[in-house]
Amino acid sequence: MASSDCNKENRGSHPTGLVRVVARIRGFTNRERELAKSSLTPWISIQKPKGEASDAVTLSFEDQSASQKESCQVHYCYDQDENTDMMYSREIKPLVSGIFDGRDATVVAYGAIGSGKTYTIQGSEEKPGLAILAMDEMISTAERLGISVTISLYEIYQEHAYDLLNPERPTVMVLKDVQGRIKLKGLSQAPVKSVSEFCKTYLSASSPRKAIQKHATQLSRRSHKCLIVKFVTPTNSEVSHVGKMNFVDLAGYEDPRRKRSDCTKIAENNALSKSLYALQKVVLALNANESHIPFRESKLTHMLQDSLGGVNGLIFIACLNPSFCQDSIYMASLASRTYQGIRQSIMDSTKKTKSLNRLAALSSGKPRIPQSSSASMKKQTGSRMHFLQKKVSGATVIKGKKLFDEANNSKKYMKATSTSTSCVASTMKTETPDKATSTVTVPFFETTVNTETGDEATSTVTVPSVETTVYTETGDEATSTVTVPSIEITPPLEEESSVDAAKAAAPLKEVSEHASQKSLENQVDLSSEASCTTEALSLDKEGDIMDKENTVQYIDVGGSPPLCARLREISSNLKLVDSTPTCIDLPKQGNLPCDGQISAEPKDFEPRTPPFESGKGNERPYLNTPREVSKTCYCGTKNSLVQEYLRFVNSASKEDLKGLKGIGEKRATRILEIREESPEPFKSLEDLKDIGLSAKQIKGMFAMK
Ligand SMILES: Nc1ncnc2c1ncn2[C@@H]1O[C@H](COP(=O)(O)OP(=O)(O)OP(=O)(O)O)[C@@H](O)[C@H]1O
Repeated sequence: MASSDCNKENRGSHPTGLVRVVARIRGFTNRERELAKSSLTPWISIQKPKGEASDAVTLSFEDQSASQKESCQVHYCYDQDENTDMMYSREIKPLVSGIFDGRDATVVAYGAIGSGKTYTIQGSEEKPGLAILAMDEMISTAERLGISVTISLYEIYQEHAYDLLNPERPTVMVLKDVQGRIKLKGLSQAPVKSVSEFCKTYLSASSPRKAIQKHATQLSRRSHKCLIVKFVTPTNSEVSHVGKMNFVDLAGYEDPRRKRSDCTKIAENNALSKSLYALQKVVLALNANESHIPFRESKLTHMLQDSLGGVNGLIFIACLNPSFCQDSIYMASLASRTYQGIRQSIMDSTKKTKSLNRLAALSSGKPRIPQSSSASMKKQTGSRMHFLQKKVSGATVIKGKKLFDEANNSKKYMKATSTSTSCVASTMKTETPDKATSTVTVPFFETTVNTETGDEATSTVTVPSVETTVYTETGDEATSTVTVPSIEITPPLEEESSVDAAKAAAPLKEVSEHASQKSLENQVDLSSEASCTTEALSLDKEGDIMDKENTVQYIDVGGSPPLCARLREISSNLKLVDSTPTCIDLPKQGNLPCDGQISAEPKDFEPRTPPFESGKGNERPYLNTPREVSKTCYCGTKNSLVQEYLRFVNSASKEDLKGLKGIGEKRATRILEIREESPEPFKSLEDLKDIGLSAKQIKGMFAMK
C-alpha cells in the first residue's frame, strides 16, 4: 500500500479515534479591523493543557449579554495565529493517507454565518483551503500509483440535492444498489489531472451565487456544499481499493429566534438544524454501536452514509467568529456535545470489555448463590456523576433535547439531569462512599429482538438467576445475584402495518415552519429517565440456569422512578397477580393489594372470606376465589396502569417509547408525528390504533387471562 508507513506515523495526531471534533477561530478581516479602530480583544480564551499536543482543550466564551462565562470542550482549537496549513498537516493529512489504504474520509465545517467555513474548506487559489491542500497531495499520490481522480460537487438546499457541476443544476437522487451501497443518481463526475484544473472547476462551480443564481432571493440562499473526491483504479493496478473523500461546507447558522427572519430564512435554518442534528445523532449512534443508525433523518447523512462509521475518518470543524457571536456559542456547544459523546462511547467500550472479562472470570467456577439478592459495591463515589456524564454525552443524550443548548458546562448539565433515576430491577443507594449492600428484586427482564421491519419483538422472561453489574465512575463493578422462580415467555406482538412501513419509506417531507420552530425550542429532556441496557443474555444448554450480564446505567439518586420502570413494575406485578394467585399474601383487614405491591417472599395462600359491609354505596362484590380477588384488584390497577401508559405515550422520548412492548422505531416515530399535530393526542387505548396497533394487540396489553 502506498502510504501505510505514513499512516502509522500520522495516526499519532488522532489518538482518540477516528472522529475528531475541533474548533477554529477565524482571523479578523480588514473591515473588522477598520471598524474596531482600537485593538480587538479576543472573546474566546483557549486552555490547552499540553500546548499544541493537547487532545482536549477548553474554550471559554465571554458572554456579554449574560455577563457570564460559557465553556465547552473539544479535541483541539485552532487559534487565529494557527493557519490552514497547520490545520491541514495535523488533521487532514492523516485522513488523506488513509484514503489510499481504502478508508473514506469526511471533513465537515459548520458554524455561524461568516465564521470562516468556506475559507477553511475551500479557500482561494492564493490562500488554499483544506480541500485544495488535500487535493494537491491526493493528485500527486494518485499520479504515482497510476490512479485517476474525479470530483463531484453538489449542493443541499432545504433537503434537496442539486448537482453543481452541471449548469442545469439537476436534482440528485439517493439510491441504493443491490449490495446496499449508496448511489447518487444524477450527480456528474469530472476528471481532474492537476490542482489548477481542480481549482478552476471547484471554485467556479461552488461559488455560483453571482454567476448562476438569477434571482435576488437565490443570492443569499444558504445551502450545504459538498465535494466528493473519488479515485478510479485501473484493473491491473496494485492498489485494490481506494477510499473517497468528502468535504462538506455547511450553511451558516443563524438563530431565527433572535433576528427577524422571513419564512425562507426560518426554513433554511430548520434544514440546517436538521442536518446538524442528524449528523450528530448518526455519529453518536455509530460510536455507541447502536443497532439503528438514523442515516435517513436528513439528506446530508443519507448521502454520506457510505463514508461514515467503521474505519472511516471524520472530522468536525466548528468555525467560530472572533468577535462576540451568540450563534458561535451555540455551534461550540454542539461541537462539545459531539466531543463528549465520542469520549463517552470510548469509555463505555472500555468498560464493556472489562465487564466481559469479568463475566468470563465469573463463569469459570464461582458458584451462584440461590435465593439471594445481595450486591456489594466496592466504590460508589461518583456513580451519580457517571450517570450524569452518560446522560450528558452518550448517544442517548440528544434525544428530546434542544439542539443548541446554550448551557454547555457540566454544572448546568448536572442541574438538568439530576432528576430521579431508579429501576424496577434494581434499587441502589449511592450515598455511602465505600462498601454498600443493595437488595434487588427482579420480576422480569425484557429482551428485544429486531425484526426485519426494523421493529422489535419483545419477550418477557422471568429469569431464575440474574446477575447485575453496576459501574461506578471509577470503573469498579458491583455484582448481585438474584434468583426468581419461573420462566415465562409471552409471544411478540404482530409486525407493524404496511401503512407505517410505507410512511417510513416515504421521502423526507419539508419541515414546516411551525414544526421546526418547535423542534428548536424543544427543551424537554425526557431522556433524563434512566435506561436499562441488558447485554449478553445466555441460556445454558440444560435450560436450568440463565446467566445475565446486565449493565445497569441507572442509579437511584433519591427521586421517583422513571415512568417506563414504573410501568414495567406494575405490568410485571399484574402478571404475577394473574399467574400465581396462590402466592398472594392477602392483607388481614381485607384490603386488597391493588397497589400492585406483591410480597417478594411468596407465602402460602389461605382462602379467606372478605368482610362484607352492607350499606348505601358500600356494596362490594363477594370475593370467593383467588381469581376473583385478583380480578377485583386488576380492575383498579388496570385503570391506573392505562392512564399511566397513555401519559407515557403522550410524553416520552422516542427512545423511551421504544422500550414499550410492541413499539419499535416506526411506531415511535409515528407517535412523535401525531404528538406534533396535537398535544396529548392519546386519550384512550383506542387511539393506539392510529399507530398501527390492532384491537387485539391493544386488548392483549392489559388483558387478564
Ligand atoms: N482564518 C481567517 N483569517 C482571515 N480571514 C478569514 C479567516 N476565515 C475567514 N476569513 C474571512 O472572513 C470572511 C467570512 O469567511 P467565509 O466566507 O469563509 O465565512 P462562511 O462561514 O463561509 O460564511 P457563510 O456563512 O456566509 O457561508 C471572509 O471575508 C474571509 O476571507
